[in-house]
Amino acid sequence: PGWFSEISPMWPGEAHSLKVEKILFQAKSDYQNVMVFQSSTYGKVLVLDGVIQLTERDECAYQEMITHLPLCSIPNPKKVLVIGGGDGGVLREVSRHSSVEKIDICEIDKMVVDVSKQFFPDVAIGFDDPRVTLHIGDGVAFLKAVPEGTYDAVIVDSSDPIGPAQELFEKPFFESVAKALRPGGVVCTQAESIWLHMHIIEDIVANCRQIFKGSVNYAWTTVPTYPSGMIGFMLCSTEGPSVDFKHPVNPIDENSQQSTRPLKFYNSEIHTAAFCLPSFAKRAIGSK
Ligand SMILES: NCCCN[C@H]1CC[C@H](NCCCN)CC1
Repeated sequence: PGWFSEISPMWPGEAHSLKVEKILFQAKSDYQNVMVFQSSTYGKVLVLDGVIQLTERDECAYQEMITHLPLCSIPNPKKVLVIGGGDGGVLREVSRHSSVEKIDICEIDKMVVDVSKQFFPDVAIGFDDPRVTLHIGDGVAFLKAVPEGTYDAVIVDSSDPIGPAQELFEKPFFESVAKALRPGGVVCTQAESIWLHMHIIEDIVANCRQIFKGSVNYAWTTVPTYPSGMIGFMLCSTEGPSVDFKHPVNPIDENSQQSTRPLKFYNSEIHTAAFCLPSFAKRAIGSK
C-alpha cells in the first residue's frame, strides 16, 4: 500500500499518482522494467520503465480510438499491421472489423505479451483472434522487410520516445510505413500530448506532411491516467484514393460486433470531434 507516482523527465514538474493496493509483478525484460500493480480505483495497471501504459479502467479510451479512427476512415480494411501494442488491446479492437482478413503485430518485448496474458485477460483477448500473427522483434526491421503496398492500415501503438520506442518517432520509420501501405492506405500513431510535447508533435507533423501525400491530421482523446489527461494520434494517408479522416465511411455500430463486449468509448460523433483542436494547437499543427 502506498502511492505510485509517474515521475519522468518527459513531463518535468508534474506526476500523476495512483493509490497502490498490491504490487502483482515486477521484472526486468531485455528492454525495460515491467511492473503490474493493483490500484485502488483504476483496476490493474501496467507500467514500463516507470511510465503508465494502461489501466483496466481507462484503457478503452486509448485502444478504441487509436484503432477505430483509422479503420473507420477507409472502406473494407483487409490487411492491418500493429507495431507495438504487445498488451493486445489494439488487436481486440481491430478484430471488431469483420472486413479484416489478416492482422500482423510486431512487438519488441515478449514479456509485455506474457504479462498482459497473465494479468490483463480482457486486454490480451486480442491475441485469441485466428487472424492474428504475432512477430516478436523490432518494428523498424519488420517494416523494412515488408513488401511495398502490403497493408491497408498500420497502427503504431508505441510507448514514448525515450526507450525502446525512440526510433518509432523518427523520419526513416515513417518512410518505411508509407512504403508498406497501399495507395490510400492509412497509418495511426501514438502522438503524445499537445500540453506536454508540442515541439515533438510539430516535428512529427512536418515529417508526415513530407512523407504522406494524402491527408495528415492530428486527433486526440482523454485518458485520465496519462500525463496531462490526454493523448494524441497522427492520422496519415498515402497518395491515392482520398481519405477524409474526419468523417467515418466505415462506421462501427457501438452495439454490434462482439455484442458481449460493446464499445465503451468510441462512436461516430466522438470520431469527428477528436479532430477538433484548441486554438494554440491549431496554430502550431492545424491542417491548412
Ligand atoms: N496499448 C497501450 C500502450 C500505451 N501507449 C503509450 C504508453 C505511454 C503513454 N505515455 C503518455 C506520455 C504523455 N503523452 C502514451 C501511450
